[in-house]
Amino acid sequence: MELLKTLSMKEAKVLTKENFNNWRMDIEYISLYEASGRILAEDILSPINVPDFNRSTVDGYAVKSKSTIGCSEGLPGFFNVVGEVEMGKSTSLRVEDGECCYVPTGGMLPEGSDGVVMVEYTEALDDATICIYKGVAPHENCLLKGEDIKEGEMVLKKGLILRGQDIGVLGGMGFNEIPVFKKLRVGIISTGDEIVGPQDKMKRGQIRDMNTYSLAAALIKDGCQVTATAVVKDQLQLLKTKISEFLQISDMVLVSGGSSMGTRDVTKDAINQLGEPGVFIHGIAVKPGKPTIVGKVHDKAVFGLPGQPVSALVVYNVLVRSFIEAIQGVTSAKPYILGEMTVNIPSADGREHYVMVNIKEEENKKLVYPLHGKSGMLTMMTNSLGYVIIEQNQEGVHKGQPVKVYLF
Ligand SMILES: Nc1nc2c(c(=O)[nH]1)N[C@H]1C(S)=C(S)[C@@H](COP(=O)(O)OP(=O)(O)OC[C@H]3O[C@@H](n4cnc5c(N)ncnc54)[C@H](O)[C@@H]3O)O[C@H]1N2
Ligand code: MOO
Repeated sequence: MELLKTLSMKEAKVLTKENFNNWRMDIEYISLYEASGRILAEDILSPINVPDFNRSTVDGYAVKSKSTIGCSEGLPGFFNVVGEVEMGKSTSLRVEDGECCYVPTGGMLPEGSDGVVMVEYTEALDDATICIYKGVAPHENCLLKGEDIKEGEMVLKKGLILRGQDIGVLGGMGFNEIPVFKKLRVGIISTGDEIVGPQDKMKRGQIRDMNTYSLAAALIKDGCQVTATAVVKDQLQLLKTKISEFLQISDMVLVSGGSSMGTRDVTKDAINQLGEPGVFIHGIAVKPGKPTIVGKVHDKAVFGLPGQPVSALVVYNVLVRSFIEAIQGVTSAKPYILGEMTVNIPSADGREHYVMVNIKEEENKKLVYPLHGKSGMLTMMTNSLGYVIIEQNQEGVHKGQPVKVYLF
């Protein structure tokens, strides 16, 4: 009797990473407009202070804050207006005690001033005099030189998946082009005599391909480039030829189906026969996804994902994505929501369980509802927001227990 030797998911992640320790990512320079979702390839230090000069954050009068102490509606202070700062221009104006200078929001503070009184708290008496009804504290209504970013400061770290705010900050520091990792090139093969594409006429006994599409979408979302896709029959030679062809143009190949122990499950043999060191994982103690295969052909990665559509995508989410992130040193945190499980979920077979769930907000609580179904039913995932992990050594989750929901 041949049984799969299963590793824990944690062990599988470590072993996969170890097998590709010398993986080198290529770098390219791209414009900020192309940077959303790309992974930063170098630490970014700021070449300048942001802002580069003291600025007002309101429309008002720049003053020496100490000269406004005690100003109130009952006892306003009288100030001479020495001039007006123009937006986007440097100023040579200077403010002394009892003097003020008009500054627009974002304008440069004149020498000597350290606070700005909002126009609402002032009244013009004539062209050269205002009264102030409310004093300001030092640095009130100002953004000081370098207060956002100091020159030389490390602002963004290598491995960050760039979001709008990160790209805006890069623009603010004067970057035009930035270094990111070149997109990983991934080929996708769906195996199975029964699999047909959307363009094919379906005969009885055949089923339509789901995995090619779900995996391609997941890869693209994770910043990879899908180099090629194919549906291949369950024949060793055909599969070997296709994997080998895809490896020529890819860094990695995902094969779905044929991962189990049936007579037509040829993925493991195909990988082993293509080159050293071949398959180094077959079987992970997870549900779904137990028959997962991970191999190395020369320096490239080949994953054999279980054919069941839920299993294939769950293993992608948990293992393949973690590998893709590990080789790129991704530092961005994974989003999850803390909620409360609404039912007991037993789990005692020594496997890590991934349970698809939904969240409903009731009485200020985030209630977590599991979805039940078989791993051949992909709508279980379309109807869920994310998944909960029940660890291998956990005997399940109790009703009322707080759980982390990892979002799709
Ligand atoms: N004797 C055993 N049988 C099975 C075991 C086992 O341990 N011992 N494990 C079961 C588990 S768990 C899974 S998961 C599947 C994995 O099987 P394979 O990776 O060999 O996948 P296939 O047999 O090729 O396909 C399984 C199922 O999924 C459908 N499929 C495959 N590809 C696609 C696709 N691209 N789009 C949509 N659906 C697809 C396929 O038609 C099958 O119904 O093995 C169990 N068996
Ligand atoms: O573990 Mo298989 O991957 O159910 O469905």
